[in-house]
Amino acid sequence: MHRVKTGIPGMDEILHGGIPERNVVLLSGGPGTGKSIFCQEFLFRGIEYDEPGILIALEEHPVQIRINMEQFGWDVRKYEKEGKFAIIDAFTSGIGSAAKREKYIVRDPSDEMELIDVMKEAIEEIGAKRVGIDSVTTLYLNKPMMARKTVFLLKKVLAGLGCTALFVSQISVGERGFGGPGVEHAVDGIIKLDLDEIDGELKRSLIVWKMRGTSHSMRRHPFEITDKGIIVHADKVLKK
Ligand SMILES: Nc1ncnc2c1ncn2[C@@H]1O[C@H](COP(=O)(O)OP(=O)(O)OP(=O)(O)O)[C@@H](O)[C@H]1O
Repeated sequence: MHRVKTGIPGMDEILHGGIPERNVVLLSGGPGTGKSIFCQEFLFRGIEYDEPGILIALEEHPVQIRINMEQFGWDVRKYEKEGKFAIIDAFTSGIGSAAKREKYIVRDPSDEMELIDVMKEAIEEIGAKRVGIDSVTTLYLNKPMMARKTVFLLKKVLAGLGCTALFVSQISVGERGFGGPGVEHAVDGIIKLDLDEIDGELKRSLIVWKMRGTSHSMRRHPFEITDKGIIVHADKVLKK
């Protein structure tokens, strides 16, 4: 079985080599836990492994995403020009002068077929192997009953195109679970990011809750966000 290396220091050790190819993984966590940065790093490291990637931006302006990524030394503009990375703008609805410069635009993200058509076009054009959706929660915010159907549909399309994907799932502080039963059972893997106040300090940790097709660490590992990206301490355990 082929594995897709996240390339995030420490993370592939926890995953016993990487994410099994074509898995759709829910990246779940509360506000500020590092989901967007994790997703962006997964895609950027992919480019370095010659595995082009696509980020579907539903929560933030693509211009802001490029600026945020640059903070960590991930200059994606160059790779966008070379056709190794693409951002699908599902945020602006094409409104504003900056949005007019975006190559891939989804005007109505609640229209699943429009989203899938643009996604397919971008994947085929750049030969994408990795896809990040930030966030998948936005797609069914106003229609929670549709969550499972939406996730299954996306999973079917992405697996069919040979992609391995991270679906960012937003949950509230203290909320149990990872984004709802429909979604949790539909995905192939779940990585949960946490932020806990311990002795007056916020500590980051993550745990791989499920990953079809592989064994993995069952421990809660501390991680840091540095100016070069995420570092997961595979040799340490955080006890809560
Ligand atoms: N350059 C940096 N160095 C260290 N930490 C950073 C840096 N930039 C951002 N952070 C940390 O990352 C956090 C934001 O991470 P991210 O945007 O990935 O969170 P998120 O889980 O996607 O949150 P939300 O769901 O609220 O959008 C910030 O709150 C900050 O603590």
